[in-house]
Amino acid sequence: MVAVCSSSANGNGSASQIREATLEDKLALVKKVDCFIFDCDGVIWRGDSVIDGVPETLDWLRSLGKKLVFVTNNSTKSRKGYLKKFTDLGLDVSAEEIYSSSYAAAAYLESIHFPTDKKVYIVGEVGIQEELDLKGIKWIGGLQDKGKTIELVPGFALHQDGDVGAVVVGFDRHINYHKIQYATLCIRENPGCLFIATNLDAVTHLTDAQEWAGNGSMVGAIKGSTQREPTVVGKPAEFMLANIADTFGLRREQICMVGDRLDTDILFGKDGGLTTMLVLSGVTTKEQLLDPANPIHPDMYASQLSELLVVKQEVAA
Ligand SMILES: O=C(CO)[C@H](O)[C@H](O)COP(=O)(O)O
Repeated sequence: MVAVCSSSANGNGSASQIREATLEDKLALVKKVDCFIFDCDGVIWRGDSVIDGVPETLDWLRSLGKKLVFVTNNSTKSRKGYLKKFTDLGLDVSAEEIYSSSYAAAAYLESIHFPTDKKVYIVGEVGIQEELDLKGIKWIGGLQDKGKTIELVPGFALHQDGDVGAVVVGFDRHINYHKIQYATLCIRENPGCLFIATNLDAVTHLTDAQEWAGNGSMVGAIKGSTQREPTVVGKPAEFMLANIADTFGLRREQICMVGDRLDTDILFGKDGGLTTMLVLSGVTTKEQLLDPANPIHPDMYASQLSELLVVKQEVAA
């Protein structure tokens, strides 16, 4: 089942306006849209398993000449790391089609002409390290500070590098008190030091048994100690969308954002003026979507991406 929401473009309509789509709605979507931006976790895969029908749907959309872009807020891998994941999962995707929040952090620093004599302190994993390396941006921290402990003996102080001009905080499965203190010192004491978050996701599916604390918890730790708000570069921030639209020469009305998360994927699309489709194969349940308290309404929703294949079957019949 696919449903279409008749709410206003900014998604503020009431939940009662969400209705099931007609076949015409689905045909119109595929006809109108030249580019599909797909969120990854919950749309393309769950953990390390491809979601049912995804390869066939991607192949069919490609055969129609649609541009496909894959966007993830998960910064633990670089685009190269994701390319390997796509390939290992048997999905034919090229490096240029992948946008990760690790890349967004590096692209953002490049866009503001981050000084070459400054360095970045990373709270995060190898994805951010690799993307900064590709842009020639110096960094410290990251996996280098994995396992570091602090001994709070009298007189002990941690000293930060005065050349750190930005702290980038991404999802970090090895976060520790050393990293939190180091990042805090850089932001509080290095004049002009930037505070950049790859994303603010509250929770994420690291196992299929429960939801796990997301990067919002890592960013929250640094926000708490610095009393500063970060610049967010991943979804729902506009930065990645502008980059994608520019790179591929696309107008926003030609693009459909497909995601499983209301406050990142769908908000990203709504704020950016894209058509939006929520799939229920990830973190959002139908009850959450239809809850009258939910203010973020996609233009349509489907149980999973492969529901679009009904259009292919209809055209072939
Ligand atoms: O990094 C995360 C943890 O905070 C994200 O929640 C998560 O992995 C999001 O991925 P996607 O954008 O592909 O759904």
